[in-house]
Amino acid sequence: MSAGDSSFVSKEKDDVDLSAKETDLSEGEKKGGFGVSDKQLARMMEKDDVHILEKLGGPEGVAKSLKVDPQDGIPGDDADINSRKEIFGSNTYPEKASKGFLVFLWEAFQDVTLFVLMVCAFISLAVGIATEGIESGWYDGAGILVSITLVVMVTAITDYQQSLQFQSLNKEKQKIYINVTRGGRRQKVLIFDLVVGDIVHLSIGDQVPADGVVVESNSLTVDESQMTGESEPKKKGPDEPFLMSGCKIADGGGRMMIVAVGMNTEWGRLMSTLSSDDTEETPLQVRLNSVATMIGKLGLSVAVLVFFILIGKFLYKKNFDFSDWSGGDTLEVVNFFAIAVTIIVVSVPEGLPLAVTLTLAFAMHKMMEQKALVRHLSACETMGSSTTICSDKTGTLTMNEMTVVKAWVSGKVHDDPAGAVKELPKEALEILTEAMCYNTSGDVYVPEGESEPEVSGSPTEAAILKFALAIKTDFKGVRSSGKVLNTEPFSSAKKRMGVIVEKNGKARVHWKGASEIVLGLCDQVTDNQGKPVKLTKEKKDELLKVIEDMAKASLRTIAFGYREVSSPGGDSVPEDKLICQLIVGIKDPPRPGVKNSIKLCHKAGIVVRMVTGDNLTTAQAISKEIGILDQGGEIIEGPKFRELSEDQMRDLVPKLRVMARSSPTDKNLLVKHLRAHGEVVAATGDGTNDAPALHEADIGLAMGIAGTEVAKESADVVILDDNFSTIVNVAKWGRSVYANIQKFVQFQLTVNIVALMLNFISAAITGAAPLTAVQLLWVNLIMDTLGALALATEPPTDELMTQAPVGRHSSLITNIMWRNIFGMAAYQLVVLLVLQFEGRKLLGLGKSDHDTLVLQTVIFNSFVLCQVFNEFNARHTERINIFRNLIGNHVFLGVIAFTVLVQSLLVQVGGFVGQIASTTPLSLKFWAICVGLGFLSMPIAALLKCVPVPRKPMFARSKSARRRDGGSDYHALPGGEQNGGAGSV
Ligand SMILES: Nc1ncnc2c1ncn2[C@@H]1O[C@H](COP(=O)(O)OP(=O)(O)OP(=O)(O)O)[C@@H](O)[C@H]1O
Ligand SMILES: [Ca+2]
Repeated sequence: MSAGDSSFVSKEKDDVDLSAKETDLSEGEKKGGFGVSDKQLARMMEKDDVHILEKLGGPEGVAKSLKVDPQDGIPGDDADINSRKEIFGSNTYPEKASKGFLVFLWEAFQDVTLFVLMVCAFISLAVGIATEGIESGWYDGAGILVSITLVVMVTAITDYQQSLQFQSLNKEKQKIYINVTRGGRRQKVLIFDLVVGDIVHLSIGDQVPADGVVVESNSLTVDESQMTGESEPKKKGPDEPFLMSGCKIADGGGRMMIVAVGMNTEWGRLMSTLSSDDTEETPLQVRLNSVATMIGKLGLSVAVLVFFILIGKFLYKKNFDFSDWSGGDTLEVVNFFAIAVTIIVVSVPEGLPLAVTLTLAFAMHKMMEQKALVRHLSACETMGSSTTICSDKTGTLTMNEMTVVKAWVSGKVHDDPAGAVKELPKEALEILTEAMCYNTSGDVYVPEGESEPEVSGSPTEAAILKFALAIKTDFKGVRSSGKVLNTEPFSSAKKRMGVIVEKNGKARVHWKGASEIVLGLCDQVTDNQGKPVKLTKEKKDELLKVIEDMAKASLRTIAFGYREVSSPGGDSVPEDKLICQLIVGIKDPPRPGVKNSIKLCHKAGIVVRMVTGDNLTTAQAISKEIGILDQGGEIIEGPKFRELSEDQMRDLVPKLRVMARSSPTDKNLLVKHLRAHGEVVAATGDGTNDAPALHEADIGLAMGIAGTEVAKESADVVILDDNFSTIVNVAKWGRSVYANIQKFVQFQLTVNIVALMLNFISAAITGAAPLTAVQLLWVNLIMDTLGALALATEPPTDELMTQAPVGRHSSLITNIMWRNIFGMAAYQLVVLLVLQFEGRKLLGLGKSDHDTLVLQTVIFNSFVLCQVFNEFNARHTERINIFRNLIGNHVFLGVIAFTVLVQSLLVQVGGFVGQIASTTPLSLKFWAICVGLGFLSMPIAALLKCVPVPRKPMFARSKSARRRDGGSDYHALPGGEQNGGAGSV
């Protein structure tokens, strides 16, 4: 921004006497040589009081007291920074205490079913000891208690670990870099490293990083709604100089001087009183919760039924005679009740939400390593179902490393732009360097000694400034030779920027921007001597051809126009009758790997659409280079797109691949229309005015390097390296989240169905439950917590990116999964029921108590081993080879090993473990039978996978039905379901 007039820090008023306040200064402040105390500054900010600022000598007085040069900033050496931190504090807030493990333990305890079970356990304990004596009466009750403790512990531990992981991610979210000038050099500094006195550059979309005073304002407008609730943005300048941290720059730009950091700021004080609880449920979780409730209700009905059947049979056996009611009878009834409650515990699939958080957290963690910061949990799963990506070009698909490689000047196109421009006559060259040095939002820092000058600013700006340096421009020298009267900053909507410069009494206006737009403002052009001549029709066509040719070579073109102005008054920068002097072609090569990523997307059925501010020809050339147009498709310019009728839009949008010369509102419009077509849309953005599009999209992706704070806050995912390939990676992880949940649901439902049916059928027929409460609780642990752990942390395979996206409306449980579930449940049920009713005969067991116990142990053992083998089957819903990538999956193998180990202990140890688990050690033969029955589930699952099923979901609405009630009156209006994710379950 300009260094001249709009800055109101003048050097004349340096002689403010501050000695009157010396008494307020602490030892440190005096020692550090500062003339003002942090308390005075804090009071000034708190009262929002301009008078205090005046008393301190205005911004310039405060700058002097804080030893700040308003242009060059603080000295910025280590000693200086440290002393500032020591005296005025650092820009950090104390962390809120996080929940401890005990809290999680307590929360895990608060579960109605567990509570009821606990009551059962105590009754059972009391009655058991009363009737059977202390020696053998405690087993049943204690068994249930041990199981409950185990369930609570495991739940608490996993929850606790989750919370630790999210904490570290949250910390990452807060890493924001701020533009400051220290020692005359512009640089980026982490927000936590800001110190009092720092001169911070602000532009639209930035967040005010600490409290401060405006030292330069170019229509600086601030949105203070977060602090004051005032929704109207406020202009900041000499009359309204205070900026509060946490606010956003709504418009314009400028510089501020930090006067309070961290806990001394208004924001810091506010933060310390707030406690945040950011438990959010993702759409998938919400849907799964409703499935969970459904299954839970089913379980409840089965439980009630089983309880009454058991009681009924029991009373029938006693002939409804209560006269000889014994303690043993009470124990029996309590036992029935415990079984009923256990059935409920088993059927409540509390592992579902756990599996979702586990897999999402795992994915989030891994994605962070791969340069994608997930801000909202739901983003992963939504990204997995996305059908299209609307991507920016610059920086995402291209490297964002721009260089001027061609130039049209003095009537010709040159391949050595610097050489050609250097040849210009002196006066023409002077005008050109003036244009390049003043009409820029970038900056040049020339270090002492031999080292190369450093250029800052947007890549386009940097390319032009580097070009200016290549023609030996003395940036500082040119900049100090004149005065800026007015500026018009660059905007994506207008695609140009302008400035009025006064030098030696003469004022000139300079414009630079998208070349055909700037050319449209010109009526003259310089000839080969650098002299202005009329821009005839032929000349103009010739220039348009020049632009077209550069664009065909994938170059971004920028034109420079100027003219002299006589009366530079008023608010605007005149933009007509310009003289076109220079057109540069800027090269920005595609990112390596982008072409492959786009190919991958195409294979995965994701359509990539490019939205760019560049012109049609440049956009087309680049999109061909990277393969976006490989499958054909339309290309259109933003201004034309805006004007289309609804009908035309409907026809065009599905085919549209590239939009050129777009403004952020065009992107928003495109996203809306794509969503109206039922697409799940991912959209990228970096600018503040991309925020609406990021919100509108099912998943908004903000650029971590080029993006503004506003864009990042509106986004679901921040792509830290701005790279398109990272976006594709997010999609892959998103798919794996979805796939993992599906695997778990399949596993869980199978166990659930078998357990419920088995208990129900046997109770109805024999009046006894084949699995005891303790056994059921162990099964519950296997299928919920352990199952979630084993299946939710499977990393993505490349195979995921060869299938079509799941889209918005397909159901979570596919036909393929139903086939697997029902097939496997049928096998297991048959095995277990045959054992239950024909087991004695088949296994050659007698009627003795011991033989009954052996049979029950065999049933229990077979049941658990079936689940163990089926856990392998669940690793893939379609692929027959379920062992792929098995070795690398330590969590899965660990869970299996743990399950098998505990199960063998439960069966083999005997003694009181046997008592608790109602088991007896089995012979080798019986073990072989159990393992064999379990193992058989593997070939059976493989066979099942060969049974063809219709791909279209049985339970989801058909596409035509959807179109009938939603699609016919096509609107691209807001209000559609947000984050639609993946439709009904
Ligand atoms: N700093 C600048 N000064 C003048 N003109 C510029 C500047 N930056 C870009 N332009 C012009 O504006 C056009 C694109 O601007 P815009 O900001 O809309 O796109 P972008 O965001 O940079 O690119 P993309 O949309 O591809 O990511 C460019 O083609 C260029 O001609
Ligand atoms: Ca359960």
